[in-house]
Amino acid sequence: MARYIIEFLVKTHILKGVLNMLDYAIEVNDLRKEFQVKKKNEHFWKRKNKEKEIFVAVDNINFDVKKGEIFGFLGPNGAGKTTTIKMISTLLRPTSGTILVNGENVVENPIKALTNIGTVLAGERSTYWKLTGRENLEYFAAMHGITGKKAKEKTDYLLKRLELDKRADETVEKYSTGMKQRVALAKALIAEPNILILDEPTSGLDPQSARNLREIILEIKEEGRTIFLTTHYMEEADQLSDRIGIIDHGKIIALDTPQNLKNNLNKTNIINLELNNWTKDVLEEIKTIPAIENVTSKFNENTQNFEVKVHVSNGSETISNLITSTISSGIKIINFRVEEPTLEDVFINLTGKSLRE
Ligand SMILES: Nc1ncnc2c1ncn2[C@@H]1O[C@H](COP(=O)(O)OP(=O)(O)OP(=O)(O)O)[C@@H](O)[C@H]1O
Repeated sequence: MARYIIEFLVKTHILKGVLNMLDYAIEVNDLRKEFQVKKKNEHFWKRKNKEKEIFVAVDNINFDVKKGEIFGFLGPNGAGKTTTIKMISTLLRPTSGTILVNGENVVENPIKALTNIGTVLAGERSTYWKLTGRENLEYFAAMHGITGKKAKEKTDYLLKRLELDKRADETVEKYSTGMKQRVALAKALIAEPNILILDEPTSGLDPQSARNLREIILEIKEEGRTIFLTTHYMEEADQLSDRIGIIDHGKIIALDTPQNLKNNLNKTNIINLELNNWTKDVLEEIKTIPAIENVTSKFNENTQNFEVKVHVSNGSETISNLITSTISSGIKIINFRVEEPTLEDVFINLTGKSLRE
């Protein structure tokens, strides 16, 4: 009998669904978000008043977030990170596709799905600035049905934990950006969600506050919570994430552990040149050298030199061609080094551009 039941569950994919539920905190299948935007004509005066076109912000993406992991969602401005987060946290309705949170479909059962999630959106004024940090937490505790002694205990614990206790009775408007970010995090944690969604949590913070917040994020993971984190800081994604999905123009272009993403670039040498000059002609010439994959450059205001990064796929012969070509163009090489690939290099290799271009 038991055998028949198991066969039935396997055949109907029910078992697979149940097993996925045990493994995955978030499952995103074929997720798409289209926005209607004003039509971009070459000449705006030719545009008829109500002409609209479809802009695809999230283009049929698929990924799973495992329970207990930090999943970094990395991409440049406008790549589709916030749109994805808003769909996962039920703030935006997908155009198509499905999102399951702990096995619950967020469109069909938003309330059930939301009991598992705490969200902190980027730059969001999610707390009341005229209330104190303590009052904010007590208020949001009450919203989740947590009152009395339990609310006080939780509030005290989170204020201390997020180093807000010394200024807990001051209004939030007087807090620094880092403190405001920590109150928003405390608010998201008050109902003890098992999934925390953080949109650009360290954006706008000074390096010390950003470091402190990253440590807190790692502690929250240690408690067994799942964290879905968007960022456009490569080092942050590298340092915090168990796995990283890289999104560009609404599409996932890579998904793996940070180490595997970098290892996949192993055959590529990353050459850093510091040059006293850099011209478009030299760039074009260098690009014609076989096995040169990508060239990016920036001007360093401090040194008044150009920093040129070249991805080379087959080592020494190409490197000597690169040096010869540069020198014969009358450019002086001030510094030369070969680097280990970083996530930034992974991104350049995949897209041909640097993340902040
Ligand atoms: N309501 C909307 N209507 C039209 N276009 C939108 C809307 N919301 C977002 N977009 C567009 O969708 C694209 C993705 O936006 P999204 O905010 O998801 O990017 P992001 O990766 O979070 O970028 P950032 O790091 O700058 O926050 C952008 O081009 C954005 O302009």
